[in-house]
Amino acid sequence: MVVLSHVALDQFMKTCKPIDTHLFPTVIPTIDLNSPDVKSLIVKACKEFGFFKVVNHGVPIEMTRQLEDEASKFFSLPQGLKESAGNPNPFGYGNKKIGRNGDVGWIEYLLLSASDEFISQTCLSIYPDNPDVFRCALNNYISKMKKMGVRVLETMAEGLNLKGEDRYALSNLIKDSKSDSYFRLNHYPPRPEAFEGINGRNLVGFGEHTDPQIISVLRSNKIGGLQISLNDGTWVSVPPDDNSFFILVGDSLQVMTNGRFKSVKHRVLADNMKSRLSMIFFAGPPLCQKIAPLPCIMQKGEESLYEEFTWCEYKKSAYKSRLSENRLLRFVKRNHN
Ligand SMILES: C=C1C[C@]23C[C@@]1(O)CC[C@H]2[C@@]12CC[C@H](O)[C@@](C)(C(=O)O1)[C@H]2[C@@H]3C(=O)O
Ligand SMILES: O=C(O)CCC(=O)C(=O)O
Ligand SMILES: [Fe+2]
Repeated sequence: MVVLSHVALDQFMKTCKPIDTHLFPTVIPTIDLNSPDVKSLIVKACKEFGFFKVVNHGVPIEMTRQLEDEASKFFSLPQGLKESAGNPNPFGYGNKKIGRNGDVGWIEYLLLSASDEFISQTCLSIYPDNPDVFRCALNNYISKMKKMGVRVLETMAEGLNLKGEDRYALSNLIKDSKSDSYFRLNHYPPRPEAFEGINGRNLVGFGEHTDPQIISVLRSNKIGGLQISLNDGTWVSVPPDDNSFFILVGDSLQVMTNGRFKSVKHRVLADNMKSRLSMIFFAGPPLCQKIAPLPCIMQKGEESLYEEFTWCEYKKSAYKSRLSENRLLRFVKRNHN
């Protein structure tokens, strides 16, 4: 449970700008992975929203529920035990502080590298006597997320008309044994009573940002709060659906498609009654991977909109930034600025 001190509440009152809650109903693209039009629908959704919901995904609900139960158990542990996962640097257990540069949110989380060894180590630190239940739940779920990420990226590549080996240009990056993927469990406690009645203010769980990786695969319990920003800047609430997954285009995919796909700006507001629990797989490339437009999608004479950089360079720069910054801006070629 996150304890709210007067100082913390004060800080939130200062940082929480009034947020327009008058959101327009927008239909979030829903993609049936078995639909015959899946390729073109995914490409359309990535161009228009950088975001879509996936149904008919084949991930067994029991596996998801099992991890959700373990995640709830973890967040109900006494504070000291949760902290045995280590300070988030970037991996570990974090409470209200997001990243290293002063961002805060009404959230507690466990951020992990998605590698087996890292997960084993962390589970052992949290549950020295019985690490296996949490470890297995995490590993089973993450391997499904990776599989779904691969399927979605291959479908996207086909939708972009990539042929032969080029169809695997995106998915190979996350299949690589050196893929730098992350996994995150987020717990947003309900908005405390003391916060209610403050005119027009919402309590920000996770402030607006784009994800730096290739794609993120997100799933939450039945509690809403996630919002995405449309190209015209309007914010749209995403109705929660605990049977589905949401795919978010990350900054790296924006670059690899030379701006055809847009990384989606999103945020989470705390619910006033119930806890939101979300689980997110961030599919990232190997550290040494060059992040540049895929040569096979470029039209004749088309130039890259971005300077060349590696994932390692991008991550270093991203982790020095505040959450809401446009992290790609410093990599945009000057004549395109
Ligand atoms: C403020 C920050 C938190 C973050 C690293 C950063 O400096 C900017 C990007 C943030 C983000 C957003 C998506 C993921 O949740 C995350 C793990 C990531 O890779 O980039 C977080 C980082 C974090 O929480 O450490
Ligand atoms: O909790 C959510 O639904 C989204 C969280 C998020 O955007 C993130 O962890 O990067
Ligand atoms: Fe995010």
